[in-house]
Amino acid sequence: MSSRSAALTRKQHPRTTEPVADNRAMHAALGLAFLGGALFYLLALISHEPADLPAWTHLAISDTAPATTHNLIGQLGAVLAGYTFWMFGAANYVIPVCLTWFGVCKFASPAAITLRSWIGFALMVISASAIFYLQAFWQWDDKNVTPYGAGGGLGYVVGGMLMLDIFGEVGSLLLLGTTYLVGMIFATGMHPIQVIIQGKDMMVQSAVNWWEGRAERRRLAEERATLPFTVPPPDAGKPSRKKKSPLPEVSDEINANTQLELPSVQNLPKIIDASAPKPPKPKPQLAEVWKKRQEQKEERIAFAKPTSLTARYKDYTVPPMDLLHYPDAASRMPTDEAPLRDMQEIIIETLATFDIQVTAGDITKGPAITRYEVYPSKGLRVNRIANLEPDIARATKAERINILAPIPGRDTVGIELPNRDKIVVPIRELLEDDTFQNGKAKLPLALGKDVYGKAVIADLATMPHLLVAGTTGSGKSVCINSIITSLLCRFAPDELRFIMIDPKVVEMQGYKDLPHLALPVVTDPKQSILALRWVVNEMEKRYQIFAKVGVRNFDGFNGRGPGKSFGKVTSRVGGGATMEEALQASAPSAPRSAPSPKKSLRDPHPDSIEDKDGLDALDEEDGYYVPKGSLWDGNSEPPPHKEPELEIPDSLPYIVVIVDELADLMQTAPADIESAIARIAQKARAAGIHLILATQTPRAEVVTGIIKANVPCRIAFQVNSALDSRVILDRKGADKLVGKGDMLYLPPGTSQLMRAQGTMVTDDELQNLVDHACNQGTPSFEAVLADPDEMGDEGESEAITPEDEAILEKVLEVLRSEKKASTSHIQRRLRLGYTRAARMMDILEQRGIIGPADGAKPREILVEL
Ligand SMILES: Nc1ncnc2c1ncn2[C@@H]1O[C@H](COP(=O)(O)OP(=O)(O)OP(=O)(O)O)[C@@H](O)[C@H]1O
Repeated sequence: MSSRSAALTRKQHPRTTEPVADNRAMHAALGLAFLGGALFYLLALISHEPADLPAWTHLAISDTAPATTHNLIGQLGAVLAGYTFWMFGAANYVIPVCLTWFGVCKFASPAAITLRSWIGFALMVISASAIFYLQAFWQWDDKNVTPYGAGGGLGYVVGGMLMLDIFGEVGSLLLLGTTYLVGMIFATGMHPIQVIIQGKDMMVQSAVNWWEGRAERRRLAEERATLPFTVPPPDAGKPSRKKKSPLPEVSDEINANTQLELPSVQNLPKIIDASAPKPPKPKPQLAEVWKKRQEQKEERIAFAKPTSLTARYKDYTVPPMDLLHYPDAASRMPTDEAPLRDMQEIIIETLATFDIQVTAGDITKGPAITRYEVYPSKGLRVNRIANLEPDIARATKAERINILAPIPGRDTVGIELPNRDKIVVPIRELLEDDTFQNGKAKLPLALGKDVYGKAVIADLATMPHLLVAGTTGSGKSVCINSIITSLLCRFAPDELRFIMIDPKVVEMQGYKDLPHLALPVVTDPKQSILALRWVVNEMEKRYQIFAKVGVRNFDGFNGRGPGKSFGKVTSRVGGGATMEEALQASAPSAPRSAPSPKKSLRDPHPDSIEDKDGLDALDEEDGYYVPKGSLWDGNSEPPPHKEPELEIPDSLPYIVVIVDELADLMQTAPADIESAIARIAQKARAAGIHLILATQTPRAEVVTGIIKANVPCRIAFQVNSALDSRVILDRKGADKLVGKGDMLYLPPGTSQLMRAQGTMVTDDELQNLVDHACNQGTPSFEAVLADPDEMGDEGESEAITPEDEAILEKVLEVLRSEKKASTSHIQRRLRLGYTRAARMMDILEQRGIIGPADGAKPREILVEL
């Protein structure tokens, strides 16, 4: 440690460092004192001869002082051994064994020796004396050592006078044997079998280490012998190696490496500094990746219609990496290891004061938190450590701590404490990461760095929808910006389009000129319903296109090769204009030229394909499709039917819908928003449409059961309570986060949470990226956003009250647990009247969660609950 950093450490930890160092020294001193005392005692016992006892002791066998003392510890040893043998008999040997145990415990780890340990020690000595007195196998006849037999005076009193008459010989031995084992557990804190197994393991391990070390030494000697120069053995005498050998450094290196490979060295706890940023890449590689992708696109561009987006953006380039900043590496102080070790010591000591013995494991310093690992002693229940969270927080003076008991996939318990100085994770570092550039992810998102410094790069295509939640100021907007940045650095406007819904108005205004936008940034909650309906419509239309072309999904469609299945295909379903048609036809944010009246003159047929959400839909009657709003009365000859044309585009772009503040939408028309989100979430993945929902209000009425069931991937930032954390993640944990980008990520297809520090992208960087994109094109909006006033009260037509929502949650719970959706069943289980139960079923049907009624059969459950 440099003197500067040492000084800094002392300054930063004025209270903790010195007492901890003192304590460590105290423990080591006490441990040594115990070990020394044990040896002292043992030597006195094994060299004891009654003749050594001085004449003034009442045990002396002669009135004259002995000429020489044979005891290795002199007269003191003779007196000590004489009186203790007189008192404890052969059980006297238990004492140095116990002292050795205490010494090793204190010396190797700062474990506490509690009153219970001392009581255990006493029980062992007392019961051993009595056992020695009572057993018939070995008699100690040397009356000069002890006149009371093998158990000494104590054994005679406990075994002979107190127990023999009452319990008999067998009963007493049984009782004393049990007492001895209980004492052993008290003294060591371990199961007796564990003491034996651990002792055996230690011996076996030492033997293995010795054997492996020997083999290694032999191998080295052989290697040395085969080297083209002679390296003298270390004991070869005075002449220095350097003088004799032409290449001495080589052999030094071999020795150093060999030492590192020894198993004992490998097992030492390590300090890993994962917070350090990776050095910047010498050249902007993302541009190279982009060039390769452009080459692959060339064929498609050649076949593209001149009016298409592909042709329009054929020369588009992604932003170069130097538009993003790297932090100044020189300003970063090197990590000082001493405070980290001291903190780990404080944790171990705190646990020891609660009689929880652990040993030190690795320390990993991440960008925002440091994880201290400890190995629990065998037989220790790890949730005892987790229960001590407030005590560890007090001892470490940490604002928020998190305990992983155990760390998933490891045999250690992790205690995570926030770092004093947070290291920002610049987004550029992740964008230059190999996983981002060359990984398999189709829609890679640079989310952050985990505690081990590994890049957390997710694939939105596999998620396929994401919920981001956290309290205000926790880092959601920065996260959403990082997601947008990741996609902007990868996709041209013809490959990916955004729909941004920003009821907070200020968050996404910076993107309003982005050529990737499919719709203007939506700020009016009522308009956001229209935007979501447009997405539903687009999704349905894509399915029609897939059916016509004969592919199953988005990847199949875009991967079918250029020049195939182009041209117009007539369709019986009108899904509104394709985006490319709209591109030519519509002015930015132009209202729909002829908004559909709410009802056609004819009542819809009950089995009609009318879209209940009021999408562009057609009524079916006798095989004819009649546009909604047509003046045909249904009695005369139907007007000549003009089948709408379904344009088959060259390729389809991904659509990423970002909702920044779901709560505002849910306040406007919860039923509509919920059902639109559920419909998109259920089917949109195969259509290349993905949802990202953000909220700072993680309450059950915002993040409803239906939304949660359909959005499996979650990112939680800091929240205020464990309850909020449960709403987002179905478990606590987010309440322990430290804010400013500290997050828990639930990746797709797993239940394992990953803690990470989110990537940082500054406003300047965003501005640079947007400017770069805007210089290459202007947005072309779809004509879908009508005047909100024209929507009337459609959204509230169902008039679902919060009370209904609460009942719906319960109904969903029943469906989830019993997998049976029938009105009578719900009536029985929730004690509802028929009308109400039937209404709940209707609402669920409307939201696409259950299928239509089919006689007396239970309804089909359409979503994975
Ligand atoms: N990944 C990060 N790394 C470093 N600092 C961050 C990070 N994320 C957020 N911060 C800090 O936290 C502040 C608040 O972040 P942000 O604006 O994203 O919060 P928010 O959750 O969106 O809040 P609100 O809901 O009020 O908009 C930022 O200004 C920034 O200083």
